[in-house]
Amino acid sequence: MVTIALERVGVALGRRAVVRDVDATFAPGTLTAIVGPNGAGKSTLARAMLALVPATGTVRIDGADAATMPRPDLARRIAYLPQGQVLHWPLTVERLVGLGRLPHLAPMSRLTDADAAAIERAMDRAAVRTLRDRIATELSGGERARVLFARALAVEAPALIADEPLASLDPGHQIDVMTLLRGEADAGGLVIAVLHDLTMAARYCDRLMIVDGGRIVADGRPGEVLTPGLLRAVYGIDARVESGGDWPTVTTLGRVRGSD
Ligand SMILES: Nc1ncnc2c1ncn2[C@@H]1O[C@H](COP(=O)(O)OP(=O)(O)OP(=O)(O)O)[C@@H](O)[C@H]1O
Repeated sequence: MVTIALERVGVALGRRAVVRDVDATFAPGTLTAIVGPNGAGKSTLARAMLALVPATGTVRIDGADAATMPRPDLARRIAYLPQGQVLHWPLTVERLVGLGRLPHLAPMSRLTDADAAAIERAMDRAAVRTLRDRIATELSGGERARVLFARALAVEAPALIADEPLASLDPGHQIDVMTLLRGEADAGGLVIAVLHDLTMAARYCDRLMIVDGGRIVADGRPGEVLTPGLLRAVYGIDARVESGGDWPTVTTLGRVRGSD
């Protein structure tokens, strides 16, 4: 199990403050959606948690400062699915998923039977076993997304940060991925997903963190956070939020005049 705590975290890229003054704690056994408009700073916030961008303030992973943690230690604790990754090498799916085991390997050592078992589990869970011998660069966008998801699962880390894991996926595979993320959290994992689909976020996540202009502007249970007023302020949309069912559903009605 792992806990991530952010203390006054800020990130500047170029001259722009992209993440500002973020305080937040993420506990084991929770699935948090980070949502917000394009350019709000969601991916940058995720990257700051992984010490992949220079940040002010402190990110603590189980109390230790992420900035000074050896990279393999951090990579074993938090698996990361980056947004929109481009594949350059014509590796088979099985080998690509196997790269998820790198944080566990000593330099120049080979995969063990335990690594091979973890790779099989990950391919199974991301439903890519049938693609195992295919060349990853020759896959469709959705197939590739599932393979990259499998690579992140192969780490078998106690925490997972997934940046837009539903991008390119058809509705069935979107449900599969969200069910899997929910399952990881229910099994004690700390799971954070950057999402754009508010209804999917509300359906599966315990917590919705809304980021706008680099700040957290709302944070709580989906039913508390998702209000037409907030959606208007943050996204510039008119939306209907229905909360009579098992989870809140959001229907976008239109653009608020004057928003971009
Ligand atoms: N290397 C960079 N240099 C300067 N600005 C950058 C850099 N990378 C990102 N930005 C800017 O930082 C802001 C936040 O980007 P980020 O990718 O975190 O947003 P996001 O909320 O994940 O957006 P999206 O929903 O579009 O993926 C954007 O305005 C982006 O243009």
